[in-house]
Amino acid sequence: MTDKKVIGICSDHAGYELKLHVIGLLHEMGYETEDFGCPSAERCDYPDYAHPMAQAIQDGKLERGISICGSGNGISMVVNKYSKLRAALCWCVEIAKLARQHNDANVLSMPARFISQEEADQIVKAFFSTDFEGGRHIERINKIPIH
Ligand SMILES: O=C(CO)[C@H](O)[C@H](O)[C@H](O)COP(=O)(O)O
Repeated sequence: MTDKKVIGICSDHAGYELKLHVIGLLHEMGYETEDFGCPSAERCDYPDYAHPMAQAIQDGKLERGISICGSGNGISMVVNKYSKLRAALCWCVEIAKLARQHNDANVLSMPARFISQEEADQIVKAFFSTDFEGGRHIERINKIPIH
């Protein structure tokens, strides 16, 4: 059973500080968080933390997540290995809205080394307040997984 109010979150060392900031924002927004690591800013490997978060979403234990690394790419690559997950790399509000409206993204990925905390705040708020448009986009996202 999923709890829509609990957001999974993971990062590597490059995303660690932004992750802590985003956790604070999510709590202010009324969400609970499950932090899958990393546990400090010590250099680490993003797959070690992205896989457990992605598996929890794949298994239906959580509905949505956030993944953060330096560029946002490596950690997105891990998450997008899971058939039920659609991670979108978002660096501005418009892309975050489109990731929800057109792609029904269930994981927000952010590039910690390329956006400010203020930009991340706006991206997170946009992502979690924008609905999927459905319609023509449903068939497209259903064609994404390899069966
Ligand atoms: O995987 C990445 C690139 O897609 C992430 O940006 C990592 O955070 C980055 O590679 C970490 O780099 P570092 O030199 O080991 O700090």
